[in-house]
Amino acid sequence: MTAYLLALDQGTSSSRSIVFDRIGRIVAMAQRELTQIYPQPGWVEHDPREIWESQLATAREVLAKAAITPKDIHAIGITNQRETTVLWNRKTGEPVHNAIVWQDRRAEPMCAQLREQGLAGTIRDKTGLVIDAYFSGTKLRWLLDNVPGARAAADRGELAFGTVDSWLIWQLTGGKVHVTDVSNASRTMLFNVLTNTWDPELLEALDIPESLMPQVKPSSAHFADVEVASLGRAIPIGGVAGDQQSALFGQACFEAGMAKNTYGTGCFMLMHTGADFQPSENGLLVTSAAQTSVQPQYAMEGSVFVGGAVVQWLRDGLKAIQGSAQVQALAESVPDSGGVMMVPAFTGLGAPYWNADVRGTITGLTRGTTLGHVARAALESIAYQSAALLLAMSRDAVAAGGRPVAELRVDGGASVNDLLMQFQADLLGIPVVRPEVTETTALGAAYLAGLSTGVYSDVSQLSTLWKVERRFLPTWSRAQADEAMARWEHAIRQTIAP
Ligand SMILES: Nc1ncnc2c1ncn2[C@@H]1O[C@H](COP(=O)(O)OP(=O)(O)O)[C@@H](O)[C@H]1O
Ligand SMILES: O=P(O)(O)OC[C@H](O)CO
Repeated sequence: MTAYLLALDQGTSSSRSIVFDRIGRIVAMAQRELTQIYPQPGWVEHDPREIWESQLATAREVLAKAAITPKDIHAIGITNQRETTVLWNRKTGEPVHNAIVWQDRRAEPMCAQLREQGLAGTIRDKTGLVIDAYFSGTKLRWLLDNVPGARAAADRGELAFGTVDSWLIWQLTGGKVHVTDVSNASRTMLFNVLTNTWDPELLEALDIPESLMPQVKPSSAHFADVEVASLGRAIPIGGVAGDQQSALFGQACFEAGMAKNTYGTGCFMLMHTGADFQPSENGLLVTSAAQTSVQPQYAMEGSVFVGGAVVQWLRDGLKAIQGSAQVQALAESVPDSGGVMMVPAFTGLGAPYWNADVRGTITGLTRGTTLGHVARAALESIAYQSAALLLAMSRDAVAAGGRPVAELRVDGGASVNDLLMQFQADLLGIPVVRPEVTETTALGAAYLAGLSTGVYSDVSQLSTLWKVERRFLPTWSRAQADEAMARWEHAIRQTIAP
C-alpha cells in the first residue's frame, strides 16, 4: 500500500508541511514564515489568504522535495495554531477581516462583561476553560460587533466561522466543506466538551448565531477529500487536531496520567486525563484531547508564556549570546546559578499563578554574579515554570483518584538543550524523555490521518512506533528538589508582592 502521510502544520509563526513514512519517520519538510500584523498594542492578526497560500505552497513544495506525487500520499492530517479566529463569506470565500490570533487581547472587555454576568462557573463546567480573551468565542463576537455589515450578513446565514483548520479545509475543498474537530472546537468557549456539541446557552450568551458554526467530528475521521485543483488528487483528509493536542497524540500519550511538554517560544504542558471530565482545582484548563471516536477524551493543560523566549531575550535584549544554541555553553560556564533567580514574567504570569499585572524580576545578585549565572537562571526559569505546572497537574490527578505523572515526554525547539532537560528531571524527580522524532505536532496529525484510513490498526500500534532518543534521569534527592521549588516559590512571591 502507498502509505506516505502528509501533515499540514499551520503554526503561529510559520506554515509547514511534512511528509512521513508509515513508521513515522520524516521524509521531507517545507516551511514558510507567516507575516505577523500588529494593528494596535495587544492586537495580533494574520491574513487568512496568506495562511492558506503559504500552507498550500509548502504542501506542493514538500511533495517535490520528497520526490513523490499526490498518488503516493495516502492521507492528509491537519494541525494548527489554536483559537485563531477566521470569519468568511460562504459564497465568495472572502474573509470579512484578518484572522484574530490567539495572542490578541482585544476581547478583554467582553470577557469582563461575561465574568460580571456570573458565567465563569457555567463556562468552566461546560467547556473546561476560564473566561479569557485567548479563546475564539469573544474574538468572533468582536468581529460580529465591529466589522461593518458582519452581524447582518451572519443573521442572513451568509457567513462561516472557523479556526484555522476549518479555514484550510474550506479552501482545500473549494468551499464545499465546513468542518472542524473536537480538539479545536474545545478552544472556542462555545463548545460543550461533555456532549461534544456547540452549546446553545453559550452561543446565546455571546450572541453568536449557530449557523456560523462548523460541523464537529472526532479528530481521526474522514473530514473531506481535497479538490483535485489544490493538490492534484482527491486525497482524503483523515485527521485534524489543534497543535498541542496533536503533539500529545504524536508523543503517544494516550492514557490518563501521560504528559508532554513542548518547549517553544512559550511552553505548553498537557496531561491526558482519560474519559472523565474533571475541572482543575489548581488554575489549569481542561480541554478535549484528540479523539479517535465519538467517545470524549480529555487533557489538562497549562502554559508558560515565556519559555524559549527568555533565551531570545538573552540574545536580542541583553546581547549575552549571538545564537540560541550558545546559551548552554554560557550557562555551563558556572556550576550553578549562584543563588540568582529569574522570573521572566515579561507579560505577567499564567497558570498556576494567573497574574497579568506583574513583571519580571532577577533576584539574588551579588558582586560575583556573572552573565553565566544570569543565563543559567534564565534557562532554569523555563524548568521552574514547567515544574510548577506539572506539580499542579499531579495534585489535580491525585485529587481525582489518579496517580501523579510518572514521566514527562518533551519536544519543541528548546528541548534540544540537555542542561535544561537534566535540570527539569532533577526538579521534577521523574524521567524527562526526548523522542527520536521531535516534530510531534505534525506527527500527531499524520497518525490521526493514518488511523482513520487504515494505515494503522489502533493506537497501541502507534505506541510501539514512539522511540526514545534520550532519557534524562533525576539525580537529586526529593529534599533537594523540594528546596529548589521552595526557592522558586519565594522568588514568585517576591515578584508578585515585592
Ligand atoms: N539550544 C537552545 N537552548 C534553549 N533554547 C533554545 C535553543 N534553541 C532554540 N531555543 C529556543 O526555542 C524556541 C524556538 O522553538 P520552536 O519550537 O521553534 O518555537 P515556536 O514553535 O514557538 O516558534 C526559541 O524561543 C529559542 O530561543
Ligand atoms: O503555533 P504555536 O506552536 O505557537 O501554538 C499556538 C497554540 O496552539 C496556541 O494555543
